[in-house]
Amino acid sequence: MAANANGVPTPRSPLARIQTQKKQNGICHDDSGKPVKAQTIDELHSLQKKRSAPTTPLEGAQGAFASLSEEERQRQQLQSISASLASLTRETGPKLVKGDPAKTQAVARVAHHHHVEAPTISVSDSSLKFTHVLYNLSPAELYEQAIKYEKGSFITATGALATLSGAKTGRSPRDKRVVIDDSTQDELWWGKGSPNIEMDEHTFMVNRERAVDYLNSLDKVFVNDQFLNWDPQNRIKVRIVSARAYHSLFMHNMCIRPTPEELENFGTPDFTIYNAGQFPCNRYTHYMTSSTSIDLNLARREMVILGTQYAGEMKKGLFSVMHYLMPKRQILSLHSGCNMGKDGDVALFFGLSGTGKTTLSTDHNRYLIGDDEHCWSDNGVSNIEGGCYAKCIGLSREKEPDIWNAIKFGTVLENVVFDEHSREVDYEEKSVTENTRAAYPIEYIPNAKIPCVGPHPKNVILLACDAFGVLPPVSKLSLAQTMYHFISGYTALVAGTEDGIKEPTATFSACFGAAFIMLHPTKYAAMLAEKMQKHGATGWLVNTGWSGGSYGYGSRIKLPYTRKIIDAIHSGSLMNATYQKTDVFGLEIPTEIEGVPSQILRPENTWGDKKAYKDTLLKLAGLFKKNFETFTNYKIGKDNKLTEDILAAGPNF
Ligand SMILES: Nc1ncnc2c1ncn2[C@@H]1O[C@H](COP(=O)(O)OP(=O)(O)O)[C@@H](O)[C@H]1O
Ligand SMILES: C=C(OP(=O)(O)O)C(=O)O
Ligand SMILES: [Ca+2]
Ligand SMILES: [Mn+2]
Repeated sequence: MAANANGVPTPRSPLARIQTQKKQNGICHDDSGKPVKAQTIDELHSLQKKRSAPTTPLEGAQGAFASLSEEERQRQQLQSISASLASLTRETGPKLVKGDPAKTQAVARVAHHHHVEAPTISVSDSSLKFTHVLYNLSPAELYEQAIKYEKGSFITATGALATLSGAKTGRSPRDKRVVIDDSTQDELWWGKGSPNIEMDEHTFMVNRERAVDYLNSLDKVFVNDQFLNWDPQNRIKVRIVSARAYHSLFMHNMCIRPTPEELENFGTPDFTIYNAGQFPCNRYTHYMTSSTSIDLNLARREMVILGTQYAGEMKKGLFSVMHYLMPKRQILSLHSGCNMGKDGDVALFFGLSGTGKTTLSTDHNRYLIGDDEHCWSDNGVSNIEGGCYAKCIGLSREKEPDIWNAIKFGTVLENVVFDEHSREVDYEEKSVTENTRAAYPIEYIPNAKIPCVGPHPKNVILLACDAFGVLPPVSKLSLAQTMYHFISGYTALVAGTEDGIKEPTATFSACFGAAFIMLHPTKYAAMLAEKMQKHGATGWLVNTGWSGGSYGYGSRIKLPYTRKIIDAIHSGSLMNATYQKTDVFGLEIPTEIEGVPSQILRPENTWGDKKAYKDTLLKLAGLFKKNFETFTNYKIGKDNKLTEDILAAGPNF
């Protein structure tokens, strides 16, 4: 202890205060900026976020809700969601609160739900609890929800949200059911080959109640109010109620995003999805053959999802709805990609999963209209969606730069594997599934055409990934051949990822989308023929599959070659090429294309074993013939001539 001159210990005096105010030239700088306005930490944090649309009203907004107070508008919106979530047998609708339950302390806005005079037996505990609604959250908010509450959600090195879709990593077409009633019985395509497996109205209601009860049992649900179809005259309002931020972000990306003003005027949706994917269906329920059920009720304009979290089920479910609604308006719905050249020439890319719709429609030299779902009306083409859903397996920056660069903040990356530390994605890795996917808003592609509409198509490209290796890389089709191949909807993929698979399997899927069409295939085919004829479109068959032998012997046609072929179609140079006709399929093949080795244009040139080639060709032709048998009794279009021509346009041997 210090002592004074007299040796008496003195208590330690406090150190002199350091002066920070006066000193101008000292080494110790103080922050000379204005102090923060906040008095407390909480207040400081509250300054971080300023209130924004869509939860605040637009100043001076016009339209139906413009005269409403913000309070009233919010009340109506909650009431609409409450009606969506209402149990049909008990209370009229759950008590809804807007916002994250983790954040809302005081109950801010509660839906005023009118209890109808009902016997007490209809009252349940669920009517006493609150369900928080996370309404049209932004990608940033959805990231936070996913990362906090959903296991398996991570931010990758490029900022995408990596998620796991659970046990199901692809669609479940055998579990898709459609309600059969007096009108759908006659209107829809039922029976052999049809994707529409029937269920009755009552069973639908059982599953609907199951999904709604599940959703209402949660603390919070996500609600997306969005649009389908960029054609303003044929736009559909959709509402998606889901339990996961992953699903909400997926649909945010895949459907058309409303502006804040459009959202204020949204009103009642035209179609609603209840996605209770985490919760299974009850297998004691009539019609249920597994714990997964995807149920479509056209009369009620509703879809219920139980027992699968694969997000593609929602987008393709809505596509089915469009395949029902659009033809009623003389509009053709198309399972195709679509892009447009600088001169306004539009091309459609039809094809089954994995044949190249997304890859080939995403072309740095052309405007992207969409990668998967379109409409062709009297005004031209329009994309149904607001985003793309690209396969990621084997993705490379150099071969597919635009898709690569789209995998950034906001993009949902499903079922990919990444380095636990660097979070770099390994796009070769198939350990979760081969069907790894990226879902991103279409404007993430630099040359997207917004709004996603275009004039009538000039070229209709049918993509087939022929793992038999006998179809030419490209052939020019007559109208009858185009219809024959459109109705056939052929592709052959290798059966799986395991080695030892020698035989590719042929798949025939009418209109290149049998899983989604609702009417008989000839209805769509007749519309396509009529539109192609009227607008002078040319059909092409492009094999993006094997060359030089079947799977196991040959190899997949190099993507740069397929791109050169597609370039020659777009530029018009292939129209003027010299053609040779093949036997059996009677396909017209060009002898030369710039940038493509000529010998690969004729498949038989690339096969070492000519007999094996011929045998394989005849085998495939036989499969085509057998598949087409079911269509031979149908008339396509107005005159018999086209029907006869189509039948004659198949393989002859
Ligand atoms: N010659 C080729 N043409 C098109 N795609 C090819 C070719 N060779 C390999 N591929 C790969 O095949 C896949 C095609 O998938 P994708 O474009 O997503 O199909 P779709 O959109 O029709 O389901 C992509 O992973 C692409 O990289
Ligand atoms: C999302 C899908 O589409 P595609 O594979 O055609 O891109 C699908 O079929 O589930
Ligand atoms: Ca598709
Ligand atoms: Mn695709």
